[in-house]
Amino acid sequence: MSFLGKEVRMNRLLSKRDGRYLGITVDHAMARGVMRGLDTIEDTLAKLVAGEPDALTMHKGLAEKCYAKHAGKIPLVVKCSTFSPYQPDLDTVVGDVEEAVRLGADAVSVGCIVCGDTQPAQVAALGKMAKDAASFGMPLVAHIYPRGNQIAKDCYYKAEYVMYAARLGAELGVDIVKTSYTGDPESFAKVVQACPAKVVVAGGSPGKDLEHYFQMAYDVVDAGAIGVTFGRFVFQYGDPASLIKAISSIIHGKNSVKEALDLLAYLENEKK
Ligand SMILES: O=C(CO)COP(=O)(O)O
Ligand SMILES: N[C@@H](CC=O)C(=O)O
Repeated sequence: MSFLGKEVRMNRLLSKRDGRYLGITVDHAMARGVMRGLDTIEDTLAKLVAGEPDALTMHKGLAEKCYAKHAGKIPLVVKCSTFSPYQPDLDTVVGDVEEAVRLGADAVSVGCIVCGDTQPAQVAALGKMAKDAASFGMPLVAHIYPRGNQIAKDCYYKAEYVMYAARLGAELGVDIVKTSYTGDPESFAKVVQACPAKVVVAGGSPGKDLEHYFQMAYDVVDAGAIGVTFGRFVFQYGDPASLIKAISSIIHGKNSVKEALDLLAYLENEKK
């Protein structure tokens, strides 16, 4: 079997040629509700595209209805599963690789909540998606978090559980594992070391100051991850395009947190 297709798509996702990645997701509506920023999706997508992230993740219907005008500008990751506000520990498969191919996707992504009673079904679905993705030469991203009902909430960010979640993805053939940040680069370096797949982190709840997210971006790259996949705090920010450029300066430009904050202030000022 030729693996050229996967290499071509991976090169589009990692197009800056430094092996690093800044993804933005707008896959939250079915999982968490139609929150601010997603209720004005056309406008939000235009602003996100203007920031030139390495990829945008969304479900198939959104891609079909709202992404055509941006087609080919920013790589598309088609999210093929979702959890729901009513059952947040179960990601259900709602799309497949063939549909993603038809949409021109550069990767598919699947969620998988581990450490609970719903793990076996989700692991089986992820294993099947890995097989399908491989047969189409499609990179597979998995959003894997230890948030199941068999562990206490204070375990969700502990290195031991995050390591388990990340490793599970790698064992199943995932190319890019997206998981939770453990909170410090030393423990996260152990997660990365134990995971023979590329690793990125999610932003998590919005509402923290920008320095928190910038420091996270800086620290995870320092810990050996390839970057971040941020959602809510970016698309709910007043000027998402400038914010993406500032985060990109950390991921791709090796800027410090202070330099990135200064860049953001400069870019926002320019628009006044
Ligand atoms: O990738 C994500 C959701 O798919 C990350 O989103 P948040 O930054 O909102 O946690
Ligand atoms: N992928 C998201 C789903 C929606 O919120 C997440 O990981 O939380």
